[in-house]
Amino acid sequence: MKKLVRKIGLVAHDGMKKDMIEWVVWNSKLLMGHKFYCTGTTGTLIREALKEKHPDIEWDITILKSGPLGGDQQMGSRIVDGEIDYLFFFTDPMTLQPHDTDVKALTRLAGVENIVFCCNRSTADHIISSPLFMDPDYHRTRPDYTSYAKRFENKPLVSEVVENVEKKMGTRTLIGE
Ligand SMILES: O=C(CO)COP(=O)(O)O
Repeated sequence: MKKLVRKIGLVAHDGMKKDMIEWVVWNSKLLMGHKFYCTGTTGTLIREALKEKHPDIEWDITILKSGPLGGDQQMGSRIVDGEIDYLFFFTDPMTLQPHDTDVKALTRLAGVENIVFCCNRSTADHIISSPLFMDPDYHRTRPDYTSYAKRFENKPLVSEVVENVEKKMGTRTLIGE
């Protein structure tokens, strides 16, 4: 039988890192064998905790840059490249983040790609204990944005603009003439 490997993003704001480590250690048996992408500090702490809990297990963890230093954006880029199917992002609801725009961008892209994602621990508990998490036949639906990407095809926008520019240039007196 084919081994089920889920591609999972793990991120936690500083105020939630303890929660994230606890959650990962608590669920470490369920998480075994899957592939992980983490922002820098979260990932380093998780790797350390998993090594301590299961010294003989090799974990597949890709550690990106720290969130505020571009890690959230790297995670978003992995999502749109189809490399991440689940995102467990423990956000701190009580602390303003200097990289708030990056956080928003990351959660938005999770929605764009219809990945399974949550921003708090109790939802993470429900996702990880869902039968679908372990069901090899469950794959999220990937939205088809082809028509959006092609929305300017077969429209005369470019030729109209070029023609207009040419007309305007034809009537303009150039400096020095
Ligand atoms: O800030 C973060 C997510 O927005 C997390 O980044 P770190 O894991 O590097 O602390």
